[in-house]
Amino acid sequence: MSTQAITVRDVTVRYGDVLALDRAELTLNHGRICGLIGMNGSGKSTLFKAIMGLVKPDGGTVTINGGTPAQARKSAAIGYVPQSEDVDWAFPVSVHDVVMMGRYGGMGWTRRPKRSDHVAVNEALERVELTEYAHRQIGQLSGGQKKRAFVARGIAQNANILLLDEPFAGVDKRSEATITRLLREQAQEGAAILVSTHDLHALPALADEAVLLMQRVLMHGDPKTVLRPENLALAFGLDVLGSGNDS
Ligand SMILES: Nc1ncnc2c1ncn2[C@@H]1O[C@H](COP(=O)(O)OP(=O)(O)OP(=O)(O)O)[C@@H](O)[C@H]1O
Repeated sequence: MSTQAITVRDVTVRYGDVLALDRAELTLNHGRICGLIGMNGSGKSTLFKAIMGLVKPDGGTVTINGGTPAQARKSAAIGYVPQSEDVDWAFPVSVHDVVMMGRYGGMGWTRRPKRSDHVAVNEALERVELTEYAHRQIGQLSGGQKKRAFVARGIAQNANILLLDEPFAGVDKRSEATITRLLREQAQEGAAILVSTHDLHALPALADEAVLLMQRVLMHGDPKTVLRPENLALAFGLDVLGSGNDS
């Protein structure tokens, strides 16, 4: 496996007249957690979708584990925890079913889970502390539990790249701590993890590096450097780490 997990080169994405990404550049290696920060509308979700191959760039290239995003999706190398708004929580599936979806890539067309699939799902549920909720409909979980269910899907999938779109939004401290610990463990096992967050205070404990996005990548480096007020001012235009004003 190459150490370079994600390479985004000169990627531009437009939705009609809206320029969502403007010649964005990003590289992320295996074993690293990168925090993605930027204002609402700065292009964070679009960057995830471009990396997943769910939106086609108008320019530039995305390379995942040395191949295309479609190849990475097909080989289940890449796991995606979407923003809560992008999920239909009324869908009649259990927490166990959602995590099992992470195993579908390896099942062939029959999609009949084997014993090893059930073992992997149960292990993943245990790691996110959701064993007792396994048979609940996915919509009947709290915000933090839903996020943990999707993290479990990525773990069950054995994805070596994880993309998480605001996993801490609407999440209590316990779920936040559980998710942070799990992500650190996954990175230690060699996963490359890109995580968008508005929780700037928690970033240094979570991430090895940080990216400041405003359509373009304004800065990419050590979280403490990226979080310096003068750098945040570039992306947010105000003192976002100032007292009581952190979003
Ligand atoms: N499907 C779409 N059609 C048209 N415009 C879109 C679409 N999706 C996103 N946009 C626009 O593209 C820009 C970037 O959106 P994106 O969702 O990537 O931002 P974001 O940084 O993830 O925002 P947030 O922090 O609010 O989730 C915004 O101006 C948004 O309104």
